[in-house]
Amino acid sequence: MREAVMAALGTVNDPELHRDLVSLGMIERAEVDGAGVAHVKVNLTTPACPLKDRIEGDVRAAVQAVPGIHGVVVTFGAMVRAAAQPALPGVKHVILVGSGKGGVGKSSVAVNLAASLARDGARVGLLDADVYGPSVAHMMGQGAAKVTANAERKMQPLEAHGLKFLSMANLSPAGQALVWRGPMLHSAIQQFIKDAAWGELDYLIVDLPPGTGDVQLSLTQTVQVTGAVIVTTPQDVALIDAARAIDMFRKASVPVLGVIENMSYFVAPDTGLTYDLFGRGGSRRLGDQFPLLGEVPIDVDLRADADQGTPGVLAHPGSAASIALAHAARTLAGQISVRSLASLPDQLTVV
Ligand SMILES: Nc1ncnc2c1ncn2[C@@H]1O[C@H](COP(=O)(O)OP(=O)(O)OP(=O)(O)O)[C@@H](O)[C@H]1O
Repeated sequence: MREAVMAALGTVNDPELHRDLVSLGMIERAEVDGAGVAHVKVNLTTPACPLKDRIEGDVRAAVQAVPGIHGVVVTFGAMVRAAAQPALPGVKHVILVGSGKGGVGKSSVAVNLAASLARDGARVGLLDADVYGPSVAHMMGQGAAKVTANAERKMQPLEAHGLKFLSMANLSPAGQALVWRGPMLHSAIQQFIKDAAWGELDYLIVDLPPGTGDVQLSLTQTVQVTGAVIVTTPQDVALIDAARAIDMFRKASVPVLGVIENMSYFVAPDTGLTYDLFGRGGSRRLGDQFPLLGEVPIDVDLRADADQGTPGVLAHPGSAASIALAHAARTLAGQISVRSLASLPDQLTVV
């Protein structure tokens, strides 16, 4: 009977990876109990899988059709697959969040992507590499916290809202500007990445400074990066700079995993009318080779939550902005799974 269930599972494709769950090694367990109930455990390629419900439905339908099966119990686990060359020991994927222009909401997006992935069950780190304007610590509600070293003299990332993070703001006295030049910046970034006790992470999200400068270059030379996400607002001036950032990543051989359009539109809370203040959908003009991961509206709560130190996706999960950000995080995780699979052999051993 187990063989028949496995054969049925072999007909179910992961909708994103376009291969069957058995050859992908995603079936951790398939057993049939005395009452004819099949118990199937599917190990997703990311806890933030955007297609979990669909996979569950397909598994249920396929196994239910096996003669002698009277019920199906589907459970899920997740095992994020590392890139062909993992970024760091213990860190499976480094994802850069960049923008061409300042002030487009890059840090807000980075914080909320990280929090959303962590809420879905992934192990997430967030590195504030925006050394000139570090805002991550404040947005995480830890602006006054200080980073300490562990017994091995490695920087111990801070923890809040289910994720680990490090920010220059937690190293330098509050309110002091950092006047660092290229080589110092390079070594600071190296330390943040390599001399910090990140532990085991599925995703390390890096909030870059805006633009196309030393820090971006330094990072792409320091670690094997899985890809970058570009944050832009829809108006022309932002898009021109976003295109420049995309070109920089292309030259550094960093794949662009998608674009997030922030401040896409505004829905007036009193009338419900939608205003496209900056020209919604403009980021589609960046080209269709980059998936549009989401359109995030202007949302007063998202700003207020950031000021109060809680990611909006956690404080107001039902708002349109939070839903768009959570969807973007899952689509991004899906993109990463697809890329990791492309570097795996055709057949995987079934566990
Ligand atoms: N969708 C949004 N709705 C409302 N406010 C937003 C939204 N996105 C960002 N903000 C607010 O806009 C301001 C700038 O955002 P943020 O600091 O994330 O931008 P940034 O691109 O990282 O800036 P910088 O380039 O200076 O680092 C913040 O006050 C933030 O709370």
